[in-house]
Amino acid sequence: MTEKPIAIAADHAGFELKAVLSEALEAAGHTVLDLGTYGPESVDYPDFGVALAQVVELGKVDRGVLVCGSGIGISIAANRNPSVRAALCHDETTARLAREHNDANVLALGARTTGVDVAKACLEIFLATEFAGGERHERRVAKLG
Ligand SMILES: O=C(CO)[C@H](O)[C@H](O)[C@H](O)COP(=O)(O)O
Repeated sequence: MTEKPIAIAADHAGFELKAVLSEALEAAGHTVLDLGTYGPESVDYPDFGVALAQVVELGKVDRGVLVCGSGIGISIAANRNPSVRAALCHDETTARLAREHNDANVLALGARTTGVDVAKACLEIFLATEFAGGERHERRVAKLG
């Protein structure tokens, strides 16, 4: 478990799932850095993906969670920051592989595509899984920049 807070951010489509995941994180003993959005009003997902990427870049957090309707737009936004490796995951296998093979530091989820229980399971395994390391994975992750 990381000592630093875990950052979380969402657009309006991910707002409700963000609340559920924040609660789950706190129940598991994590401190949550909630970067919004804080209500259901329509907002623009890039603003929140970029905000989360900035706290990763600054070293305020080691792990982040992003939620929008599909998880696509907000992960694209975050991944424009070279400090971020955001992985859009749909199940426990992709969440585990995102850590083991890609050393992803941000989990992206789609609130309109992924059920609450699966999203919670993805989050749990994402946080519990270490990067597998090894020459091939390290070489490939290094090539990501
Ligand atoms: O970025 C997305 C799609 O790739 C997200 O799903 C957004 O949440 C979605 O586009 C928001 O759509 P809305 O019609 O404005 O609610």
